[in-house]
Amino acid sequence: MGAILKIKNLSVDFDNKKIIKNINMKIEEKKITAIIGPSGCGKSTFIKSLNRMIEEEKNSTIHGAILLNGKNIRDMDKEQVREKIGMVFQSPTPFPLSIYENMTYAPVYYGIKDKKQLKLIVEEKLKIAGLYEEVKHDLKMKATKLSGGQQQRLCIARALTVEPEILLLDEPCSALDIKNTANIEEMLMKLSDIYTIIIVTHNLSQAKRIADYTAFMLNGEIVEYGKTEELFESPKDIRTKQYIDGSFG
Ligand SMILES: Nc1ncnc2c1ncn2[C@@H]1O[C@H](COP(=O)(O)OP(=O)(O)OP(=O)(O)O)[C@@H](O)[C@H]1O
Repeated sequence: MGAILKIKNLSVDFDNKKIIKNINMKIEEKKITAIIGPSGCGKSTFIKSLNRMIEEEKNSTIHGAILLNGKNIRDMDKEQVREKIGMVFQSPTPFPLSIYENMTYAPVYYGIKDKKQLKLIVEEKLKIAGLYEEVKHDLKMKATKLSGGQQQRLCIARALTVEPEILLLDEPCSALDIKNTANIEEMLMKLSDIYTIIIVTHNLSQAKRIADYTAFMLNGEIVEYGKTEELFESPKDIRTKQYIDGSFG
């Protein structure tokens, strides 16, 4: 295995204010990479750059290149990029439709019509997300009636319906309790057999528990990036040490 994503000299400005500053980074395939750092350091902006979502912010300017399997994502259709690099947000964002319709929305959009095939996708992805047994008799129920933890698992399952290669997660557990957080963490560790996962988290213990690699971001820069254990056990930069010791952030 090797790097699935190469980030080269990535900078993002909002209204000429530099928020992301010349990031260079390689993301390993089928591993979990955590992005940690204090509030406002640019974590969300950074991961939203990875599937071109940041371009929706009209005041943004982006420099540098992001290569997905060697191909610059700016040379791909935005839709194609988002098919390959899915995203899950902090608060669950189910569509106000049934569970089944949430799960078939993207496949139908991308042209799958066969009912049997759609049913298979729904079943398979809900199973991967550990939600199938809980909802299999209620697929016609409005997804917004699910609990918060179930909604977040549904959103992850939904993101998988288009067979992405990479899943971006922006603080996916911050609205969840300990049990639901544990469920999601367990699922993410299983998913990393199949998908590359990049997760922004405030929760340092979460990064330690699930991430193979961790990057510490500060003021729009990656201060330190490496194997999770090494970064937490023997940080090389004093700022990383101070952050993980809880001195700031
Ligand atoms: N569209 C925008 N226009 C101007 N400034 C923005 C915009 N989006 C984000 N910012 C600013 O960019 C900085 C980084 O924000 P970002 O949300 O990326 O940080 P973060 O590390 O994810 O923070 P948190 O952990 O609090 O979610 C902040 O100062 C924020 O106010």
